[in-house]
Order: sequence, then C-alpha cells, then structure tokens
Amino acid sequence: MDRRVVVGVAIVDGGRVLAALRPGPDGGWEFPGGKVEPGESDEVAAAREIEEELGLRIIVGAALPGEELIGDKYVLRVYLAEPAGHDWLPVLREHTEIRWVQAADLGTLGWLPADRPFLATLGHHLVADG
Ligand SMILES: Nc1nc2c([nH]c(=O)n2[C@H]2C[C@H](O)[C@@H](COP(=O)(O)OP(=O)(O)OP(=O)(O)O)O2)c(=O)[nH]1
Repeated sequence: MDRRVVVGVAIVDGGRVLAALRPGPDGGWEFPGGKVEPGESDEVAAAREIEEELGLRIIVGAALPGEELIGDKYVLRVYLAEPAGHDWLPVLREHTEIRWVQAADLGTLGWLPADRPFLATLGHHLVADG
C-alpha cells in the first residue's frame, strides 16, 4: 500500500518560521499540518490544516526538497508558506505551544525525527527571507 502523505507547513514571516509543540509521549516540535485526504492536493491540505489547527490563513509556496518516512505508513513533505495577512490571533487547537524561530535557533528545539533533515535547507531560506 502506498504511504499516505503528511504535509508539514513551514510558515515563514520576517525570517522566522512557526514551530509548534505536539504534546504526548510521541510529541515534539514540528511543522503544523497533517494528513492529506484522498483526492486532495498537498497544497489544499496544507491550507486546510493550518486554518483548522491554528485559525491562520496562509499562502502555500514550494515544497522543500526531499521526503522523510514516518513509521511504515506515512511520508512527510514540508511546504513553505506565508501568512495571508497580519491580523492573526493565535488559537492552538492541537498544540501546546508555538514559537517563531530564527535560523540560528532552529537547532535548539527538540524536533520530531522526520523533521530534522529539512532544517538545514529551511535555515538558508530563513536567512534569505530575513
Ligand atoms: N503535522 C505534522 N505531523 C508530523 C510532522 N512530523 C512528523 O513526524 N509528523 C507525524 C506526527 C503524526 O504521527 C503524523 C501527522 O498526524 P496528524 O495528527 O497531524 O494528522 P491529522 O491532523 O490529519 O490528524 P487525524 O485527522 O489523522 O487525527 O505525522 C510534522 O512536521 N507535522
């Protein structure tokens, strides 16, 4: 069976990315997002999940290179995005904490294992964006 895609959304604003803390024993810092539904594009899933989880409207951009396996059922892709506006009042429906993180601090968070390979490329992008 094909692996289902999980989209992680790297929401970038002013040289920082939004990291979110997933609670629980398998928790850790991650890119907010979730599973792509059958028939849904990655980009539509990304926008839907971010609206659902954080109440934030975003503009979805390019995927970072690569895919990472999560267990034996899922594969993680990470998409760049930016907030559609600057009037966001954060609501946390699935996460216990969020942080805007600059490139130099990316390595200090306890990221989920599948997210770590994306951090170097993301860091370059944040420096260019800042
Ligand atoms: N959203 C997200 N999930 C990640 C990342 N890295 C990583 O290993 N995961 C894992 C954690 C979860 O096991 C899985 C995503 O599941 P999820 O619970 O966010 O998916 P969902 O919102 O569609 O939830 P559900 O409808 O299935 O309950 O992928 C990441 O950066 N973002």
